[in-house]
Amino acid sequence: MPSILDIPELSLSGSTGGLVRLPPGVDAPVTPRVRQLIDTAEFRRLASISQLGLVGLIYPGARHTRFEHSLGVYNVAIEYLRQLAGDERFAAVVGPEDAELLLVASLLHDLGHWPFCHAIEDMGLPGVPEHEMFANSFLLEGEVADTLRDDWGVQPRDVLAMLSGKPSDRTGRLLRSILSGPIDVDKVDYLMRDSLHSGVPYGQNFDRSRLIGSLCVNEAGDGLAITDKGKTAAEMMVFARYVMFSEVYWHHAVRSATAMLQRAFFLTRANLDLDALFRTDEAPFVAMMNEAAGDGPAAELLGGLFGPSRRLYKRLAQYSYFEDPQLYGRLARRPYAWLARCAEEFAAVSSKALSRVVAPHEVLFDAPPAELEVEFNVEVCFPKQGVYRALGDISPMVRTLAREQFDDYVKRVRIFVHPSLAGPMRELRSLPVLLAEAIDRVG
Ligand SMILES: Nc1nc2c(ncn2[C@H]2C[C@H](O)[C@@H](COP(=O)(O)OP(=O)(O)OP(=O)(O)O)O2)c(=O)[nH]1
Repeated sequence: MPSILDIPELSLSGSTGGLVRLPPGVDAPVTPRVRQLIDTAEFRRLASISQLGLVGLIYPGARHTRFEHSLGVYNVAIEYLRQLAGDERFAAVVGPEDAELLLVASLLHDLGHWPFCHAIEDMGLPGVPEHEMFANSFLLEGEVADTLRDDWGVQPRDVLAMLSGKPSDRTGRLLRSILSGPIDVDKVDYLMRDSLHSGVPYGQNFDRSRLIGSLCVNEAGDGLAITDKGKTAAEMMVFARYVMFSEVYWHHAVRSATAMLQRAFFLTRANLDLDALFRTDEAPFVAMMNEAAGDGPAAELLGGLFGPSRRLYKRLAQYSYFEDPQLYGRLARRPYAWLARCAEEFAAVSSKALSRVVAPHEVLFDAPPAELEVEFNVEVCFPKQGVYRALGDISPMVRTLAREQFDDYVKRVRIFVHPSLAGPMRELRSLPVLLAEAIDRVG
């Protein structure tokens, strides 16, 4: 019977040729058909899109690209498959063709990403597609589609379905859980890689080989699970993600830069050709936004991010769920347009209080988006007892993070102001009153 271990990308690992070296010193196998895919214009585009976007303004080493990450995810997928090939229940339903589809999907999972994608997607504006859907245009036509059909014998639609669909069959759900779930191949790579390049230890502090060595199939046979020997590694991975959000992705200065970009996008969106913008890479993306901004207010915001001098807005106040649940509740998960109106009203009431002009774009409100990051639903198998338990049921740490909504703790509500306003506005005794007045005005 053909085994998934015989597919070229799995059998080739360990040989000396056809390898690409990835930080931190890992070799990923590059077979001729993998090379065909990664040399296409669609895939090369990812080499000019940074993985963490504006994070590079705060952590200077964080300049790695979606290209590097995609190869990293593909390599993790190989490690997962090699482990799972030894699991009888996995091998019974996942054949070599399914495994090849998974490899291709892991390599291409970020094809629809555009520069600063998370910041723009989080705004939830009408007309902005999800990047998984935007991948359609790159996957269904052009060089990638041809290579998939000709060199892999894979239908582009099947890759798309695996990346963005909700599979109805068991094998589809099992493969999908490897790509998207609490211990998916994407998270295993990005936590380590983002942490490595940012220069912080948090995302690297889980035992990746122990986790991979414990992978198995869940009780229903339609999802990834771990055996009890991987429990600690899985707990630490969940915790690593929490800390990476707190220290990197939602670091206050990263959020200042993100809020600046979001407002600039909001102000210029009517003048932007979104389809062209999202198809391009970072340098032309910024150029297109600059052009759309002209000499309007967005130009100042963009200048502080991408101009010769770095000029980030300053934090005036911040409110987490535990510090001020009431105010947090009023501002978190609200539509972006509503938040922008609040900021404009706050600029107006502050103008009066300070007796000086505070321009609407000089105040930014940043708040957690509607979509939650929670991903804890993984089963742990106890082979000796023959039982499966949810990780949250056997780990107080994971249970707490799930119950308390880690989004509420790592994603704060923040108010940023133009640097020239930070001093005078911090002196304002009536800040909470002004803030309440601004929110009440918007209703
Ligand atoms: N999920 C998420 N990732 C962020 C955020 N800010 C920066 N990132 C970085 C961390 C990773 O390098 C990368 C994860 O995004 P992807 O689009 O690759 O995956 P996805 O949205 O499925 O992330 P997830 O698995 O849900 O964490 O983006 C954010 O606000 N949310």
